[in-house]
Amino acid sequence: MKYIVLLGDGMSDEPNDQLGGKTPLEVANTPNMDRLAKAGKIGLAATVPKGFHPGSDVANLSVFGYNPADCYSGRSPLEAASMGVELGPNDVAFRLNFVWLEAHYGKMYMGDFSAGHISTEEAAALIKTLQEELGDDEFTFYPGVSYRHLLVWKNGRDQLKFTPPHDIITQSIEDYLPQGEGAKELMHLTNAAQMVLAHHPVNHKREENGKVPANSIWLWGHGRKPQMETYQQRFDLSGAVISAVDLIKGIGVNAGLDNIEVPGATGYIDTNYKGKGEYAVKALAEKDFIYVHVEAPDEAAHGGLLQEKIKAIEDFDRDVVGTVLDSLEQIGDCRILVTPDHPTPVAKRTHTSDPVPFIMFDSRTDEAASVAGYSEAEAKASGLLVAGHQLLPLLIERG
Ligand SMILES: O=C(O)[C@@H](CO)OP(=O)(O)O
Repeated sequence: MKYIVLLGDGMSDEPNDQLGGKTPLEVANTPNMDRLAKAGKIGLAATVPKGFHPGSDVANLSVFGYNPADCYSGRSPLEAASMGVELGPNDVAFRLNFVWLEAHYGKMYMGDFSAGHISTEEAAALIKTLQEELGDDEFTFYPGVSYRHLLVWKNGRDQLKFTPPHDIITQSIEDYLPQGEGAKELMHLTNAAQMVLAHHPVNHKREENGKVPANSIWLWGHGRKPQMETYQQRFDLSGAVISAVDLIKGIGVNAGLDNIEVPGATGYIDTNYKGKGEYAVKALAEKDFIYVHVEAPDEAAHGGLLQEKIKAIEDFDRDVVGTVLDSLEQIGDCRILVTPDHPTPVAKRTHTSDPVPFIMFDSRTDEAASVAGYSEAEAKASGLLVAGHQLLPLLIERG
């Protein structure tokens, strides 16, 4: 038996006025997910437990079968594991976004939480310079994917409060600066980084080409090394993860799963959907479990890009879900979970904590469910609501 998770990050949404009150999921052409919804079971999953901030860290931990209340110690420590950065007991890891801050009449606004989706190569050059100019035995900068990077503070403080930059798009930053013990040091480091970035050739070139510069860093998602059981320990299961972003790969590392790199996987709307589907099918020849994560719908929604989100959902359905469904004979008996991690409503341009619509499909049965297809409304009408961390045990039929 094979177990498959196919996850569209931020895929669910809310009724949208521009769609006549429908959601992107309802409007998108999704024949494969609709087929699974009819042949399987659909329901709602609460992937963001009460008291947690809605983010892909907490929500994907839930879908992986971990109760965040038991093991969550921050986002960046998970990403550090993917980057091969070993955190010591006194280290605090911080997510470092390259952002574009826009000045208006003496105030600074969050112009773009991704610095125009800066390329991984450009960002690596900026991180290298920041490390050369500002790195020392206290602070170390590590490069990641596109705008997503890592700062480690040796013997750092962690009683701090941050705001994720994608939660304050277009807003003035003055009410969202770091608070708590150590905030002063981090603001000093941020200001020093702004001085370095202002003179960096990568930013000069970006501006010459009409692109926004990465004119600041934005620190958030901090924490210390997590203690997590591996999948072998929890479920006696080995497997692999396919994702472009360090957060999901880092959860995979902590779970003792293999990470499969797919060429052209970008963590954005231009990712290699088909490659992710094909590599997943190939991996199932030897692995019993595969977790496939696609970032694209989330990024489109953060950009406020309604049609791009609909297209990302359709690409996910055709090239990831469809590729797996077209290979069912090759895969053999399997159970498939299709779900978002959290909603990212385009109208809000950030995450919410609302439960997400999931499909649980078993290739051995056909529920012939009387549903019109896969949507938030059909999942709600099912009357089934589970805690997010119960999805995986349900998928592998372990209670
Ligand atoms: O990587 C990030 O910074 C965020 C942006 O929203 O992505 P996700 O929501 O998937 O964590």
